[in-house]
Amino acid sequence: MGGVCCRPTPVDFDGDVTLFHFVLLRCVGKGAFGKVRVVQHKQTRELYALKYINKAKCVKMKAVPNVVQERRLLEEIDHPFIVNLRYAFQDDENCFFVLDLMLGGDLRFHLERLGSMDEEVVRFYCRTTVLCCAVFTRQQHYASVRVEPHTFHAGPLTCFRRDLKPDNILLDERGNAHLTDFNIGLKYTDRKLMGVAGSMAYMAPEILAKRGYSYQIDWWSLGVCAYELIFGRRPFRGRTNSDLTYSITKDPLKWPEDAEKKCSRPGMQVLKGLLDRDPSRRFGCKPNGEGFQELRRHPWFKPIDWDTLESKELTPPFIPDAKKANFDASHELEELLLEDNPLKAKTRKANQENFSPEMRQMEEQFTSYDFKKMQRRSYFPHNQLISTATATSSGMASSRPGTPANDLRMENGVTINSHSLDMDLDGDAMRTERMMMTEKDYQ
Ligand SMILES: Nc1ncnc2c1ncn2[C@@H]1O[C@H](COP(=O)(O)OP(=O)(O)OP(=O)(O)O)[C@@H](O)[C@H]1O
Repeated sequence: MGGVCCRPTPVDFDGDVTLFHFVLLRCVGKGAFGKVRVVQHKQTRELYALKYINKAKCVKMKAVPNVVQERRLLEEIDHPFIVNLRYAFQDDENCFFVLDLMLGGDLRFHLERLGSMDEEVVRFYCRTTVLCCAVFTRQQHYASVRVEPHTFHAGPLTCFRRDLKPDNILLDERGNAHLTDFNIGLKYTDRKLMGVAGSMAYMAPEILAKRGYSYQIDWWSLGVCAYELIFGRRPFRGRTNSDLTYSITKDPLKWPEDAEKKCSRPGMQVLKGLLDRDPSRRFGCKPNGEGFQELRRHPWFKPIDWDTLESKELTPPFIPDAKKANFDASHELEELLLEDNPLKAKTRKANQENFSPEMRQMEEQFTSYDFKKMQRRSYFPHNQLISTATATSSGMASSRPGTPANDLRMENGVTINSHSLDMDLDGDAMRTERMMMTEKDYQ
């Protein structure tokens, strides 16, 4: 009798993907929306990162459209430098994203430990990010994206991110950088957007000026990230939100005293070009792929074979320490000591009536995805897939955990991590504009 209760529940791997398909391992990250932990697929033995979001909390934070949007964008995108979606599903409590596992840690984690990074290392991450931004923005059509069997789109644009920051750039175990966190990412439209979203320190001046903005904001954020990684401090700072807004919109770009020791002249030229307040003049932003070509030709970026970069054949200049866990151990401790409702696979209740409209929306729109069984699809009419990769894996599996997002430590003041929506979830010309201000105090 005693043995019966301990017999593991048989798992139906032919049915829809559920949490029962995975062994839950350690907690490696935490963001505004959810927690991230390492999981292992019980059948394939592959390791992944599981990002899970509590549905009730999500409704309370008015974040249902963000989560649905993130899920849809992630299904659409499949790129060597993105943390790609492999499975999506939900149970009664949580929505789940199963993603490529990044074992090398995020750039915030490394920046906090190193203080700053060599220009050469930052240049490598910038190249990867430039390549991604070019693929996401209108220039994607012109980018030399040929890595098979990844999925790319024939449409003029997939999306832009709005939240490019070191916390959202993750390294794999070899040191290749990948972008993650699309919960305020947007599909591209020709109209200008107004919603204030993202982490304030990385926000382009046109967002804060509230006069409308477009994809050029990501190139500004890249400039802030690169500056911060090279010099160990951000170009624009402020003790309060209004000081920071003033600094971003008005302060002249200043260089640290030792700037020339840390960064070459061409490097400073690129930073200055990315941090141009005029989006039409900003480096990388010229339309029809011209901006991307301009960047590629710039002496700082030039001496590189971009195709080799794309196919990950270049040796990254910084290789994360494989002997150490590249994440903040406090996430695991917090989970063990403070979590009163630890994550557990549970069978869904049959009765799904009496849902609130938001819960119903999540139920209906956060649909299951299984990269082994389904073709990626676009939820946005103007994007057409030109090739599909149903069973691609970027081969990230490994037996070590990845890295959490560490709290951003600003030397002065407060920043915002706010989320707003400019999206069209059902393909109508609907525009939802909601803003959530999740203030975090940084020490
Ligand atoms: N695929 C992954 N592999 C390893 N670690 C990951 C992975 N995805 C996320 N993490 C870790 O978890 C942290 C939080 O993830 P993510 O940024 O996606 O969550 P979020 O709730 O959307 O965060 P945010 O507060 O930025 O909106 C990341 O900064 C990273 O350190």
